[in-house]
Amino acid sequence: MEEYQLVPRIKPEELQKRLDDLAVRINRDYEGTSLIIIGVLKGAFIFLADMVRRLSIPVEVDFVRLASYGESSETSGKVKITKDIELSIKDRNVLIVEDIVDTGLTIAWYLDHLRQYHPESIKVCALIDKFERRQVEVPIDYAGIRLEKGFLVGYGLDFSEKHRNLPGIYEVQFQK
Ligand SMILES: O=P(O)(O)OC[C@H]1O[C@H](OP(=O)(O)OP(=O)(O)O)[C@H](O)[C@@H]1O
Ligand code: HPA
Ligand SMILES: [Mg+2]
Repeated sequence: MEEYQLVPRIKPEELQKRLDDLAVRINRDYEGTSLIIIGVLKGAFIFLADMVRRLSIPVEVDFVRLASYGESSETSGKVKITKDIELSIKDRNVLIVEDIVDTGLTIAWYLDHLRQYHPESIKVCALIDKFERRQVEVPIDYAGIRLEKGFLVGYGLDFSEKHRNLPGIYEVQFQK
């Protein structure tokens, strides 16, 4: 087993402030309409739960499970749906909620996949926009925090399924 340490990067209070700001923008942009929120499991479960409680517009919540990292800190490059959404998104405004956009491969693939169902609009909300490893250009309409690099865990994010339950964000530092 690889040895590593966790270095604090973003405190829980800071995360909550960023969520407040995102929610103000989302409530304003979708005023007078309704929204289907699709949370991307597993990583987005905490962010989504904290976000939807700040929204005053009518929302319906659904989940998709997309996986490409498995036990690694490098993407496999292949995205798989292992649990699909159950609501119809035809002619609806859709907001995809992600914990992190890193290479961009997951969200690019899923945006492309959803277009075949003819939603009225699709936007992306990501807690963390981490750009150093970006491989494809993707629109992130609502980004909580922009970071250059580092493999991050906590607040839903995992390394090999661990540390999702930490209330803040930490960086995994591998021992050399
Ligand atoms: O921009 P990318 O490089 O594609 O990486 C981002 C994706 O990777 C993580 O999912 P993961 O496959 O680890 O599944 P998980 O949410 O269950 O941890 C994360 O939750 C995003 O969905
Ligand atoms: N942490 C956890 N999961 C991830 C990351 C990360 O930095 N990037 C892509 N998936
Ligand atoms: Mg993961």
